[in-house]
Amino acid sequence: MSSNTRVVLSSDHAGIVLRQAVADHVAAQGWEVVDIGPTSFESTHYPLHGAAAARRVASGECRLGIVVCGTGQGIMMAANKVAGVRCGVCSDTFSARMIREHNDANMLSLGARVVGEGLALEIVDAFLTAQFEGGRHATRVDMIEAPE
Ligand SMILES: O=C[C@H](O)[C@H](O)[C@H](O)COP(=O)(O)O
Repeated sequence: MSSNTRVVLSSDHAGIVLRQAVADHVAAQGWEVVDIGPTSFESTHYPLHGAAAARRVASGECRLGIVVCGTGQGIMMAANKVAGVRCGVCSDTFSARMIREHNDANMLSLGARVVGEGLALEIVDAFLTAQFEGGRHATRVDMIEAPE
């Protein structure tokens, strides 16, 4: 594993409770959690929080990121607007493993209104423990980063 063990976490209002459970879970596994909020349950705008987390990953400050909104979709779209970020929404553990092994994803997005906490934490585990396989997948990831 890289010496950078920081994982940035963020969410909108819909994702706060699940984000806090993810934070405890990830910290218990030895990752350094950088939780950038929000902490208030007041309605907020997921693009702000997706982009803020994505910038921490793109800059190299954090190795990986996990973001949460109601469906996981909007905050994923916002994160993917930041150059160098590859974020996938996952509702199953197979996809969570594959987005790292094949797509070299550096961010995971979860839908707090889609998956329960137990499944979400298993998805997080699958994402954090998988490794990029490189080879033919590296060629394809390069194509994502530098499209024709
Ligand atoms: O993709 C967007 C997310 O699911 C948001 O969490 C959701 O749109 C927020 O909805 P509301 O403002 O009704 O809580």
